[in-house]
Amino acid sequence: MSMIAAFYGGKSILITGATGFLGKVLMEKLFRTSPDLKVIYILVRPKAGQTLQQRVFQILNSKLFEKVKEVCPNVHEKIRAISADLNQSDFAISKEDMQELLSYTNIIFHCAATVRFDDHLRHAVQLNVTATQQLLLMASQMPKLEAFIHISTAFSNCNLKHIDEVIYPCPVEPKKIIDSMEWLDDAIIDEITPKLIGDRPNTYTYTKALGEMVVQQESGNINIAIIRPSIVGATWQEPFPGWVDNLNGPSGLIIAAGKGFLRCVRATPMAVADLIPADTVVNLTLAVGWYTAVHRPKSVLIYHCTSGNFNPCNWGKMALQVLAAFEKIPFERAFRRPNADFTTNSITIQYWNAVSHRAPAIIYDFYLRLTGRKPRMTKLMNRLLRTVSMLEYFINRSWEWSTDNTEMLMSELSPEDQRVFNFDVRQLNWLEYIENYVLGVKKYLLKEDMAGIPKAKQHLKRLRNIHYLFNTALFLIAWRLLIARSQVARNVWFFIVSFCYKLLSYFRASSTLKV
Ligand SMILES: CCCCCCCCCCCCCCCC(=O)SCCNC(=O)CCNC(=O)[C@H](O)C(C)(C)COP(=O)(O)OP(=O)(O)OC[C@H]1O[C@@H](n2cnc3c(N)ncnc32)[C@H](O)[C@@H]1OP(=O)(O)O
Ligand SMILES: NC(=O)C1=CN([C@@H]2O[C@H](COP(=O)(O)OP(=O)(O)OC[C@H]3O[C@@H](n4cnc5c(N)ncnc54)[C@H](OP(=O)(O)O)[C@@H]3O)[C@@H](O)[C@H]2O)C=CC1
Repeated sequence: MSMIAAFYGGKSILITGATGFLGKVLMEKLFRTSPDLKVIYILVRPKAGQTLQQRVFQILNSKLFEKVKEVCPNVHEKIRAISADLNQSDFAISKEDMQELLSYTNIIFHCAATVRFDDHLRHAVQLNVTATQQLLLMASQMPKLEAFIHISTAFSNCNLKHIDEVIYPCPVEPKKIIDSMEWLDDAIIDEITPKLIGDRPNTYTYTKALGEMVVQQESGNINIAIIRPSIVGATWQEPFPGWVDNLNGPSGLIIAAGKGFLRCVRATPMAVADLIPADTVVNLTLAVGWYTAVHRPKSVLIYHCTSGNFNPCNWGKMALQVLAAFEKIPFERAFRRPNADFTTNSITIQYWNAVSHRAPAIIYDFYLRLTGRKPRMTKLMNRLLRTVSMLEYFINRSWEWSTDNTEMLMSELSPEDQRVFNFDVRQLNWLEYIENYVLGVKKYLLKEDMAGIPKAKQHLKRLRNIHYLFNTALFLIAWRLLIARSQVARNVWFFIVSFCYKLLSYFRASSTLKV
């Protein structure tokens, strides 16, 4: 019997960010392994014209929750959606709901965050710092609380090369930042943002670091732990391989490459691609929840959830594996044939951006205009290149994360828990994982039918022929122009032609002799 699964039985669990990528996988695993848990409270805001109930209904009826319905048929009764907006004071939670949360919550998993790299500092602080502070305040009023698990990121200290399982202080105190966001206007915030974030690449990593400081400072008597995942990717094994439902991290770029829009990236092939499957993060999170509540460590323990030091894979190798997967599982209606050239040279990347990205987009838009349709490819390409430029920081560096706490926890688990809540990425086969990732992107993000694979392969063959034809024509035109202008080129050309002619005559003569 799994001790961790048993621990969550009968518990009231509060999850923030349950509608997000990681939150959904967390909720699924909890219901599947501990169907006798009492209730999961989720803080949800109405969004995109959907009510709370509609959002929950959609999640529970998704493919991700198919297995849950088998083991926990009354899952609808065990999930309690509470209307909340983490941008508002007291999260805009009603008095009754707040009372219920304060009275019954046993465990908190704080996953909600803004993960946008370009978010305005005010908004990023509100969600990643102030909301964390408010949640801790709520937690301190919960008599039955056993553990508070905060999800941060392994990149909160990406300005360092070697990162230990400790909280590194930021130069300006989070409280001062929170206060200043209340009275500074947007223009001034824009001006001071680069100074505040310093050598971090964006407001996301900076505010996640501030969030960690808040956790440490406001922990009081609460049993707290922090999980720092690296780049969270599709699921590895559970509830099934390859599940993914948003474009963050590599998923968007896999689509862009598979559809032939993105063919070259400024990336360091030897840099470590520190991807970590979503189900691995969730397994570690649940194990940490159990450990923190049962063993009550004296200080806030930090757990790095990374793959680099256990089972490293670099971006060069990963790109090859992604390309190999596209051969087997091509995406439909590709714009060009998939390709993934990595270069660190600025001039080369500018050349490829012009030749391989912008020029085809302009030509395609010209074609759309000619056929009376609205041009859209140049706009899409500009957005894609902007996105890529924001991710570049993470694909051109390697980090070392120490993992003592994570390894200690692994050794504390029973063999059964190590199996049910497996977070040992040494067992991960990257080739298999990437293939399932590409399959998952095709199925769950692009919603493409597997029956369309032969047609997609045919389309790629056609694109390959067009590519060869186009290149041959281009070569002949260039050569013709060169011959017209250069005596040397002419001489080379005549030499090649006469050589070929002589070779042909020789073979003809020798075959006549044999007869
Ligand atoms: C061969 C392949 C090798 C693979 C090689 C992979 C390397 C990949 C390394 C990642 C490294 C991360 C390491 C940090 C790990 C964390 O700790 S953070 C968690 C992850 N967070 C993120 O990834 C957030 C990144 N995204 C953003 O910040 C914002 O989307 C951006 C990039 C600033 C774009 O903002 P925006 O221009 O306002 O656009 P937004 O409204 O978000 O989306 C615009 C369009 O782009 C699309 N889009 C959004 N994100 C993406 C994306 N990542 N890709 C493509 N399209 C996207 C949207 O669907 C949308 O399309 P339409 O709906 O308009 O058709
Ligand atoms: N994805 C990754 O690569 C990594 C993620 N992490 C961390 O993991 C955690 C989860 O990330 P992930 O699941 O990928 O992110 P998502 O963007 O998928 O999910 C974010 C969640 O936060 C919720 N949220 C955002 N703003 C509010 C608000 N004002 N009020 C209420 N809820 C809100 C969202 O709700 P809604 O659905 O309404 O928008 C959503 O449920 C984050 O803390 C992130 O920093 C760490 C490392 C890498």
